Amino acid sequence: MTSRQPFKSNSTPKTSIIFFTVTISSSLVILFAILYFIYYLWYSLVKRSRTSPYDTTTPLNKLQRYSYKELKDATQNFSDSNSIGKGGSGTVFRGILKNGKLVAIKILDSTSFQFEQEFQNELNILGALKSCPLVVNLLGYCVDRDQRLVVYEYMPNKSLQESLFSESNNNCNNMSLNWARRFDIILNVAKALSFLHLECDPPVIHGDVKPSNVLLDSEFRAKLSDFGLSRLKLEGEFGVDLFSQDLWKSQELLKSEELSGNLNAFGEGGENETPAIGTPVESHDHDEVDFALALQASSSSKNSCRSHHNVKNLALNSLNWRSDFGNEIDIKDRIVKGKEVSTISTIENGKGVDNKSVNYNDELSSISPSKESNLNAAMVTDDNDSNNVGAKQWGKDWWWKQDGNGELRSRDYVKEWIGSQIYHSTNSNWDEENQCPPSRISTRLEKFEKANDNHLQELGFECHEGAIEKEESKRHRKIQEWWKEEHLDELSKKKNNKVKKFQIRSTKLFKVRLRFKRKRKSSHKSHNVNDPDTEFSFRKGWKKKDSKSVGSDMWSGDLFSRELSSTTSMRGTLCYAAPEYSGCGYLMEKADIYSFGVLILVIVSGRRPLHVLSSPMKLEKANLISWCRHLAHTGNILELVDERLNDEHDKDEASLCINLALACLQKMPELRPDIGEIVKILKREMEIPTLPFEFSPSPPPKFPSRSRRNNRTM
Ligand SMILES: Nc1ncnc2c1ncn2[C@@H]1O[C@H](COP(=O)(O)OP(=O)(O)OP(=O)(O)O)[C@@H](O)[C@H]1O
Repeated sequence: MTSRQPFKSNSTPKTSIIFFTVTISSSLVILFAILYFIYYLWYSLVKRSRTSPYDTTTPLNKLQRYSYKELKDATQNFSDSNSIGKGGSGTVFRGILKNGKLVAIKILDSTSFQFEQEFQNELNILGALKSCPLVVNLLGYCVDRDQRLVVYEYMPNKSLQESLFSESNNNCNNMSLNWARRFDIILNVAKALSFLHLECDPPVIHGDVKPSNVLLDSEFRAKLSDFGLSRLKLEGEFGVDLFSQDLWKSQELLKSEELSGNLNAFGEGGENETPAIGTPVESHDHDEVDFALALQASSSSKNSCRSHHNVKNLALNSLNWRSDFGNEIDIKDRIVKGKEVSTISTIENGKGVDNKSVNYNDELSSISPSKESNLNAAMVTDDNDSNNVGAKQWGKDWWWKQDGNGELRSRDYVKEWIGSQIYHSTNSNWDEENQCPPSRISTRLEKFEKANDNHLQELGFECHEGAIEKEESKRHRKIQEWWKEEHLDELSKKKNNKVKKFQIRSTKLFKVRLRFKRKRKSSHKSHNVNDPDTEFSFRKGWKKKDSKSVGSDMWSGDLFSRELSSTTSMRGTLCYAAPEYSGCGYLMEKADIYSFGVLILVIVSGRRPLHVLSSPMKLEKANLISWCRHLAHTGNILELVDERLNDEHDKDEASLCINLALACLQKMPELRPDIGEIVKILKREMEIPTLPFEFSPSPPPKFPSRSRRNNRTM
């Protein structure tokens, strides 16, 4: 007993000391953990908000930040007389800066829910490129509360869209774009894309190649503009968009990995401290990845032997325009993956498509429904969401959100729109119809639904049968629901005055159509600049278009083709977007190549990709791509050349361009030539690849002809 007593008395204080120590230290650990967690949350939030390109941490040190007042003064308070164009993302004004420099100032439309992203994208990507004579020069930007402005070099001849489709240029005698200029534009756009795909590291994919994004200088030399939908292709990132990652995470990662010491606060003269600009890095000849197999989207840049230049941290490093355009970029020949596949036996919807059938089969019809099945409904975002787009929407489904309802496909958009437009053009009571209130839109769509497929068949849009047909009609219903939600329900959630505004706008649209029809009848040339026009964009709903812009020119052709040609939708523009890139597809270099193919046809023909005129005789020519394929099949591609050129074109060059366009427009991305090859083909340094059987003017007979067989038997 006595021997146990001291033991007990000694062990109790020890235990309690241990107990105390453990309790205190564990509570300290917990406390620190909580503090750390709070700090981490705070830090990451602050970090996030700091990562906008216009913030001081951003290394866009070559760009100037302008004050709103400065730009306001430069444009005489953004006066109508200085307005030079309006696109889907904003209005562009001509301005003269204090130093006398003529500039183009774009005010991004802050009502668009992705305007912040487009702004940041433009700055991060275009701002990172250094003085390429074929890419429009970004001079600076302005951030003023919710206003975002971008300042570019001024291009006196505006856009190719203007030159091709403006009324003044529709006159044969006043054709600013003769053949030589057109060919140069094609070559220059090819070189610009070559710079982006092959000279930049990581490669830049433009994502929205179309005439309104090709600007023309005083001598009609082309420069590529509008990088709002562009993206960088990070190393090892085949098929995964930059935007599928968190852009800012990528930025931070790169920052911490290799550039931490080099980032300088914006405006602190960090230019000298940034890593060597345009430092060539090793080529990646041996790093080949079979993108063709992986994604059916070949990676021209991966496989090419190119001289890389670092574009570190997305925007940090700049790219030197290394190549003298006289001597051109040194791009070694390379084997295009999948080239050995000589015919397009594309599998569409699980069914092989007959190679021989050269029908009016538009690329838009080849969109795989499975690709879109995962889309989330997110089109209808309320204002609060849209205000918070900043960091949130850099997430992986940001692009998808643009696409709207998961059930929507580009083809659906087009079908609905074509149906409605054709209905208008064939309806004798058209004018009366136009005056119906917006609430009747969906009813009218239902009426058009039946007519759609017939019209689409004529236009070259495939109409699937059986189950697909049913699915289609379901989609149509969903489209209508979306339409209602997008334009009525969403708005009804908002304040009453917004609803009123919407109604006014809708009424205006119908008035516009009415005016438009009258305008066409009377061939009225002048228009009131101050009279705002309204048109419908699938992406943005109702949008106001400046009548002075030909990108949005109400009077330069028929409303329908203008809408489709100028509607930026999904990750690109309808009719210019590659089929594999249908809303949630992967944006690879070959998507740009496809758009470039459409662009070539538009330049050569002087037509929009979808151009429906009132005359039914011309319906077969409505779909430019299908018409071109048809002409290729019948061996008469030169019929496509713009009549306004009065036969004053180089026939060899024209047929080279058209054949090249057909090669670029192949459905399978890996069959399309890469941009290096395209430049060589245009410069006649390389033969154009053999076109698939279906484009061949005189397809070889599959079986010996009867006469031959007879000869043999004789
Ligand atoms: N740097 C510039 N110099 C002269 N005109 C310009 C310049 N940038 C744009 N424009 C004019 O403004 C118009 C609208 O350009 P913007 O890039 O906003 O729209 P878009 O490309 O037609 O449409 P979206 O943004 O939907 O692709 C162009 O068609 C062009 O006429």
